[in-house]
Amino acid sequence: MDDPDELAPAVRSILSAARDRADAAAEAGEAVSVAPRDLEAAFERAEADGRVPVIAEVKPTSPTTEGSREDDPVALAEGMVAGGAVALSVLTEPEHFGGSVDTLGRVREAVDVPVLRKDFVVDEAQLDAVESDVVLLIARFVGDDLPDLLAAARDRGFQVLVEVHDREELERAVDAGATTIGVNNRDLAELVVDLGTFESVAPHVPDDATLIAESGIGSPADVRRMRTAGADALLVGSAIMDGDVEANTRELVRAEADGDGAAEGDAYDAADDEDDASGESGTRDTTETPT
Ligand SMILES: O=P(O)(O)OC[C@@H](O)[C@@H](O)c1c[nH]c2ccccc12
Repeated sequence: MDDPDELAPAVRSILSAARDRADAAAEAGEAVSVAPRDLEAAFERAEADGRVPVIAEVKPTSPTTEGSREDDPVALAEGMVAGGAVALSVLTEPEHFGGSVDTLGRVREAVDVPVLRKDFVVDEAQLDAVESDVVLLIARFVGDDLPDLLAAARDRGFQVLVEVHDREELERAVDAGATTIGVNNRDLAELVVDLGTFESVAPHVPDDATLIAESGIGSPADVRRMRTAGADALLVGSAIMDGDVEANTRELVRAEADGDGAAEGDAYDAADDEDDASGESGTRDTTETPT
């Protein structure tokens, strides 16, 4: 891992808490075995019916958020799905993000879209804390353990999202065999957001990888900007958690719909797209350039 002194103090504290939880988890034992809901297929279904693939994040609070949202996370999750979210991300980090593995379990039971576990996994034992469809591994924090953790996660059945925020981390992720790659626009050293991060890293991501733009996406214009830069999907937390989660999700999901604004009456109806999973794997298409 990089020199920890370069990280924001909040991030250092998050990592040390994660290591303590890893020690506790190691004592608990038992590897999980998951039958995951297919993330790729979910993206394809969204594309097929004209939705931007938005992964909406249940994030009660964070080191960069003021206050915290106390509503029932399951109700929030259901609102996100009703708004057209292709998948959900649920924070399970308890001390800095207000998350819990129990919340993730309840959310995953309540919805039928893929659910990403958002945490700071630095040790294999942490993978067994709860079942999810996708787990996050942050290249910067796992360092040389990335290939082993990726294999350990896949052995348990998880799909894996590997998060990077520069080219060096991207190279490590690709070398380790990552096929779903997230570029985080938030710099973990300073916690500032710059959508230019995604734009500078995306061109170097292999075409056959699935590419997700993470953090700092706040408007339909931001969505279009990230899609133009090559994002197959977007991960959005704060902008959705702030206010009416269903309406916020719908606005971003419809960012590429004709005429954008989207009339009230023809709002996206989540009940319409239960079927038609196509088996093909998606490729990044940077040729579509919505304005
Ligand atoms: O709230 P935002 O800016 O939309 O960001 C969501 C998500 O990308 C962010 O929460 C995140 C990205 N990588 C992480 C790693 C751990 C915890 C949180 C994150």
